[in-house]
Amino acid sequence: MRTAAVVGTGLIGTSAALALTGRGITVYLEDADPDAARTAAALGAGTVEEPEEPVDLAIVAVPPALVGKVLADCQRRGLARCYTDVASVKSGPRAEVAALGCDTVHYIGGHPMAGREQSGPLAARADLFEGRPWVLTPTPDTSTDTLNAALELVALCGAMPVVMDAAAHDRAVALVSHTPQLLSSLVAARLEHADETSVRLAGQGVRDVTRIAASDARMWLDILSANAGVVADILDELAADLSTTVAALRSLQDGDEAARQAGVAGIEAVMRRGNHGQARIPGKHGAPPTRYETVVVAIGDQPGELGRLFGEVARAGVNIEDVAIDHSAGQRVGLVQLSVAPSAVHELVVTLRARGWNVRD
Ligand SMILES: NC(=O)c1ccc[n+]([C@@H]2O[C@H](COP(=O)([O-])OP(=O)(O)OC[C@H]3O[C@@H](n4cnc5c(N)ncnc54)[C@H](O)[C@@H]3O)[C@@H](O)[C@H]2O)c1
Ligand SMILES: O=C(O)C(=O)C[C@]1(C(=O)O)C=C[C@@H](O)C=C1
Repeated sequence: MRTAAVVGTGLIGTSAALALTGRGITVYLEDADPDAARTAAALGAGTVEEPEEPVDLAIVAVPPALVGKVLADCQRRGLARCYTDVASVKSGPRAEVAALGCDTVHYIGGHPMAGREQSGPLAARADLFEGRPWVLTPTPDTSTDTLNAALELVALCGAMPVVMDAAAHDRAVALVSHTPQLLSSLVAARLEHADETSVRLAGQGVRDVTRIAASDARMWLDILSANAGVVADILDELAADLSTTVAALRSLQDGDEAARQAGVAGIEAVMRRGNHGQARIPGKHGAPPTRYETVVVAIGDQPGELGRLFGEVARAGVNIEDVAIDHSAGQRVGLVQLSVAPSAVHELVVTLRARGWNVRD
């Protein structure tokens, strides 16, 4: 691939464009909002000029309900030789594409399983898709050239291709993406009117569970509208689990020992099932789930501290698998939580302390 176009330069479009320009591809950017395209260009994601000839691949990165309409328009203009999209649901856009009479030989559905709770080009990251699954949903119509162009896009973005049928994709993401989004929103919604004293105590647990509750409501309405039945079925099952859990909690308070033991068994079962489910989530690059340990470092709230800490960790030869930063209420320090391989913890703690860092026990 030498040239690509990104239509819709929000979070996902700009992240893909940054990854492609980083690999030497010439990327043409367009968006219904010219400011979004100009911002993406200013970030180094490509150019807002129009291509003089059809590009090798156009990536349609607009909300799911607009994929068909935007694809039809791009194909009418002859923007590219092959086309893909990145929408979070696949059956709805596919039906729309067919209904609008689009060229389905040179179009393949796609969905990178990576994102953020923020929208727009300023939230984009070139490495957003690194090591993540990227679903492609070819049909019998799809040409080999189109499938290959999409596979090249996935590889250039550092992601792992997963070829699936659109309906199977939608059932899978109902479980691993759409239901978690709603549950995160529901847990966060409990905080809406909670008293300030309770909310101020928020630690990492509630932050982990509610991060995606900050996601864009309109985009999610679009996604959930296209997968409502399957998600509702999963929530029905969850509602039954919740009823059982509530009953177990009530039993824990029962004066009768047999009832209390039933409550204990019920809660243990919930926790055990959760442990088993969580342990099945793959690590980066589809590797078996990896357990990381957290090293907590207190840093001063001043420019450059984080960069300095990351530099030290890199010099110690340790890979940071994940990072979270917590600001202690009313203090001018931040607590940086570095997730690292268990085998690296001891050496890292010793090295950082020796270099004057405040590593928490
Ligand atoms: N946000 C995520 O975590 C995530 C992850 C994977 C896939 N997706 C999918 O990626 C797509 C884009 O999501 P996003 O998070 O980047 O949203 P976003 O809001 O950041 O960006 C969408 C962009 O599309 C533009 N747009 C809207 N209508 C357009 C049109 N007719 N022509 C050209 N541009 C138009 C908007 O102006 C906006 O800049 C969606 O289909 C979404 O389902 C999102
Ligand atoms: O990490 C996030 O912020 C996401 O919401 C990403 C996430 C998900 O994993 O559910 C959300 C929707 C997309 O379709 C794909 C990825």
